[in-house]
Amino acid sequence: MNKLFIATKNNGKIKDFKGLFAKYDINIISLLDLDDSLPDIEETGDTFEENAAIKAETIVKALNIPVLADDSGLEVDALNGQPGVYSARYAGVEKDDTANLHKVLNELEGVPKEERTARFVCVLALAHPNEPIIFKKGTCEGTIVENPMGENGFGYDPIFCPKGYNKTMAQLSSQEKNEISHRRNAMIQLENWLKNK
Ligand SMILES: O=c1[nH]c(=O)c2ncn([C@@H]3O[C@H](COP(=O)(O)OP(=O)(O)OP(=O)(O)O)[C@@H](O)[C@H]3O)c2[nH]1
Ligand SMILES: [Mg+2]
Repeated sequence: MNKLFIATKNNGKIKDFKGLFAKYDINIISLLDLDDSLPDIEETGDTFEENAAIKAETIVKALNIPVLADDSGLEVDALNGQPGVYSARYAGVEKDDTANLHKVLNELEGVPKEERTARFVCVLALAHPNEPIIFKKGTCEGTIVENPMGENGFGYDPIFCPKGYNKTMAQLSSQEKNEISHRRNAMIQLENWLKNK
């Protein structure tokens, strides 16, 4: 079975990727499978592309193997695109999903339904030693609901209602999320690029 290294410490992303790669019989390994010898990667970029590149390049340099990195987040139109690249640490450095989503809900208090539009964005960076990085982007449009609903997924999934659905991303099964998500849409771009290479 082939292996693919994904430069992430986020269990929710790893679960999504395991589902997305299942049809290829590819075994996903991640930063969570390594010991603690690699220092935490500082995401100092202003864009998803910059942060995805930082994560991918750091691990390619450390391990000298091909690496996929994912930088992603939620853009809320009524908040001028925030939390955006700061999605993981919107309510503070300790990466608290519940605090983050409540911060978004508080900031949207009183904002009517039709103005609560938002999208998830995912930028994938595929890096090989001594080769230019490939970037592919996927989005998923939707709206922010008023109260968290659902137990699946991670991050802002309980407050994000995908366009055309009457439930939140966290009320969808993992398979259903993987049919419509920003991560899956970025994966399709990457698959098409790899096929035509
Ligand atoms: O509800 C959600 N469903 C998703 O599918 C999703 N994808 C991203 N996000 C949010 O955006 C941050 C990424 O930030 P991020 O790319 O820096 O990742 P991270 O710091 O969590 O892990 P790592 O990959 O950097 O190790 C995450 O923490 C989440 O808050 C999501 N929220
Ligand atoms: Mg991160």
